[in-house]
Amino acid sequence: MQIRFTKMQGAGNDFVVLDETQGRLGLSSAQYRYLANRHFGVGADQILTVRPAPAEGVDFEYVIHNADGGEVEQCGNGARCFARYVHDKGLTDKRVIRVHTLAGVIAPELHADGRVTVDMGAPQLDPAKVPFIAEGLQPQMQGNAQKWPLALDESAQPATVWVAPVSMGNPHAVQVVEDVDRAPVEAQGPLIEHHVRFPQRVNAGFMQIINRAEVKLRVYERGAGETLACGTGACAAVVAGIGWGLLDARVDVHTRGGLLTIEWAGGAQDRVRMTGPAEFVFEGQIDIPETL
Ligand SMILES: N[C@H](CCC[C@H](N)C(=O)O)C(=O)O
Repeated sequence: MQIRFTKMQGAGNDFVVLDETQGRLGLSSAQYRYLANRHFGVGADQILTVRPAPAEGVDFEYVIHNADGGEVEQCGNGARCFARYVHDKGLTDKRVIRVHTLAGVIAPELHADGRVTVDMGAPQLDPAKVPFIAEGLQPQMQGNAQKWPLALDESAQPATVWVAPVSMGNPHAVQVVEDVDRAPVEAQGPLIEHHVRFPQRVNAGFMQIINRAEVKLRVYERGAGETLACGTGACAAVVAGIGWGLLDARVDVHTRGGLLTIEWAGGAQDRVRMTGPAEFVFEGQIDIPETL
């Protein structure tokens, strides 16, 4: 099956964008995985699909698949690229675009300087709704928020890490580390992603506090491994840091792929705003095997 695609990236988190506004491609999970494969396919952290609005009040539907082929609820860096794509490809002339996702409606706004701000909605802080299974655990309070002990017994160095479970529509487990460049991301990332207490698996964030308005962040993503940046991960990390009393309401998040700026007023109903880059890389077409 011959398909056309657009390669994009937001702070180094890279995407294959598919346009299904004229009809469905009907790809299987295995075919999404093939597209994302960096040796046999195009290569990407996620596959983003543009579909027509499924209902009144929104402009498009935004569908996200991880590199492992699984469909997920939300992708922040992808939302900025989605908005850049639909505007620059002439699918809309709006600069504030209402987009339906499995996690609800988000509203990316395209700025004249090329950056994009996305209203990512309010965080979900109830552990059970992340979802995180907290039974039998004793959390510690820090600031106005909790942190939960997560035993990583299968690790070569068994450890207990203290995490904030936060959902931005997709699940995150955020911990504070002294130095992100020395954090055990490769060792702990998979153990946290697949931890039994996260029944939907989870994105594992490792945050270093620089000051109350700056952090460094690495994220081992569910279904993709470590990426150069994770937009929802940056939102979740800042929400956790503000709850723990470590951060102010506007934070620059330094990721390995670039800078994201996150704003959150701190109330459970307050919406999180994320600002960052969205770039085209190349256009192409690829022949995907019908059966994989
Ligand atoms: N791996 C994530 C989806 C992509 C999120 C990330 N790329 C972002 O920018 O938010 C998950 O399984 O929930």
